[in-house]
Formats: sequence, structure tokens, C-alpha cells
Amino acid sequence: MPLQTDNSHGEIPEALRPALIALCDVGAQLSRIIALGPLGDALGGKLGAEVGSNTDGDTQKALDVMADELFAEALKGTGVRWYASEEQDEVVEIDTQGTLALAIDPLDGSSNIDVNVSIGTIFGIQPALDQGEETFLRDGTHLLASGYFIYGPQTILVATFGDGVRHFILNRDSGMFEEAPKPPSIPSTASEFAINASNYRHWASPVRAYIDDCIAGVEGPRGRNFNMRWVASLVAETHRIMSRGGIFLYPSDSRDGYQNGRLRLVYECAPIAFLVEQAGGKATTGTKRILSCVPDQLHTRVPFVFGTSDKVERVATYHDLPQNEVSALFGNRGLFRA
Ligand SMILES: O=P(O)(O)OC[C@H]1O[C@](O)(COP(=O)(O)O)[C@@H](O)[C@@H]1O
Ligand SMILES: [Mg+2]
Ligand SMILES: [Mg+2]
Repeated sequence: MPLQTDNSHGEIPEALRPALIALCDVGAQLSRIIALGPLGDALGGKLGAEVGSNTDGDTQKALDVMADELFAEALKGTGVRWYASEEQDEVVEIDTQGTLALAIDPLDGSSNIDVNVSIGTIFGIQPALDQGEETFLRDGTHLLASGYFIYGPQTILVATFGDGVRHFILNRDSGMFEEAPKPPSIPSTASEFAINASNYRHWASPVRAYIDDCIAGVEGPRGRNFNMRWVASLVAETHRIMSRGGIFLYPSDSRDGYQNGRLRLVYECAPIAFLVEQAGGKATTGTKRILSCVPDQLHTRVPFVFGTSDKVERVATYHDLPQNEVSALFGNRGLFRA
């Protein structure tokens, strides 16, 4: 049993335990494989080798494919009927007797595999309907649980079962994910934003205006300084925001294929949104709550903004401003001081 819980934080629902244990088994295995990198036997040490592309045209790395295979195999017989993965075109039925459906990004932050920067796994679990596709094409309010593993200096599982957020640190001596004492909660004040600023010229004017005002610091309408981060691993950005607050944005932009941003609703944004809300934060498309968004396809993308509540709310207000306000550098946005 690779998971040691502290029941003072509440019980883990019985129906979810076998799946969670299987996820932890693979999480611990991936942690070892990633830590050894080229010294290990797995994949001949070439974890980041390009091996193909997935349904969305994203390059698949050897570790993306391996992680997907390990999770799909380990989840058999754990109550999971439907398995939907970033790395598979369609929903897979892994156990006809199962009552659950699990969506997964088996390896998030693939561009960081070979550079020893934190990567992760994201998952969401909901009740299974009779049809796999129909199950996942529902809004995120159906989630029973969600979580991520972060493979960093520590390997950590952060999960919610709909009653706050729990975190479990992999103790490499015992091989167990042991529950850490203080549950994460997103602080209400923070001064960090995370966005891939190389796409500035492709953003719509409300996003540009929001970021312009952060960058203007004490001299701008916000009247204070901000710091910027971009790890290019959604799990790593999420974990930082879970620990010390801030805001993350991957908005839509004008590049081909980015009209709904980059991140996928079913197995990236909805599970993270559930965690963020349970930790006291907010998660939107910029204007609409992520957990209310209904995917039209399994691999649907969605603009994603999440973090400290008032920051996420502020982004929405920039979308309400008249065009002449958001296109001017600062304009009269003095009303946004603080
Ligand atoms: O390279 P970009 O455009 O900044 O995108 C980075 C984003 O892409 C992702 O790597 C996408 O996830 P995958 O690695 O699972 O495809 C996120 O983790 C990250 O936030
Ligand atoms: Mg991802
Ligand atoms: Mg991935």
C-alpha cells in the first residue's frame, strides 16, 4: 500500500482508493525513472526522445508514451471503466465492470524531461456513464476527485476529493506517499504572475493590458511591483501557486491552432481547476468558470487563468473594459490601483 493517510484530514472515499493506490504506484515508479534519467534502464535512458505525435499534433516523447502505458495497465481492476488520455485518440475501456472514469495527462511538461526541471501527471476522476465519450464530454462539476503528481526535488501528490486539498510526499526510504501535515491553501495576497510572454504580440488586448499593468509596477496603474515566472510545466506552476499564490495565464492567441489557448480542458484544466477552487482560488477561461465549461471533444483546448481569487477576478474585469481603454498603454486604468 503506497499511500499513508492522516485521517484527521478526512477519509479517502472507499470507491476511489484502489485507483488512487494504482496512481501512486506508477507515480513512485515514474519518480524513480525520472530521477535516474540516462543512467536508468527504462527506454534506454532516452526519456525525452521524440517518438511520434499525438492526436493533437503534439510531439510525443518516449516518457509520454511510457507513462500512458504504465497508468492504463495499473488502473485495470481498480474500478476505472473509461480511460481518457492526452496520448490516446479516443477513450479506452479498461474494465467493463468499473464504475469510474479517469482522464489523465500522463506526463505534463514534456519539454522539460531532458532539462531536469519539474514535470508531472494530472488526473481527474468522475462517475462512468454507459458511453466513454459521453462521460468525458460533461462539465467539471462531475469530478469526484482530481490531483497531480509533481516529479521535482520532492515527488508530491496533491489531491482533492471535494473537501479541501491534501498533499502526500513520497518518502524514498519507505516508498510511500506520506500525508504532509498542513493542507495547501492558496494565499489571498501574492505578487507573481506566470505567462509565456514570448506570445505577447499574439494576445488579445485585455490580456496585454493586464500584463502591461503588472509590468509597469509602481509607476503603472496598479501602483506596485510584480514578479514573473514561467516554468513551462503546468504542474510546477500550479504547485507554486498552491504554495504561495499568484496567477497563471495561458490565454487564447492569434497563432494558428491557439484560438482556444494551448491547454486541454478534460485532463489538464478541469482537474487543476477543481484543486484550485478547493484550495480557495479561482479558475476561469478569463471570463467563465472552468468547471462550468462543457468540452465538445475529448481533446478540446480552453484558455486558462487560475490562482489567487482577486487576481483571477481582476483579469475578468479587463475583458469588460471598452476597447479604447484596453488598447491604450495604461489609459485611465488608474481605477485598477492595488
Ligand atoms: O511551451 P509553451 O507554449 O509555453 O507551453 C507550456 C505548457 O505546455 C505544457 O507543457 C503542455 O502539457 P504537455 O507537456 O502535457 O503537452 C504545459 O505543462 C505548459 O504549461
Ligand atoms: Mg500537459
Ligand atoms: Mg502531457
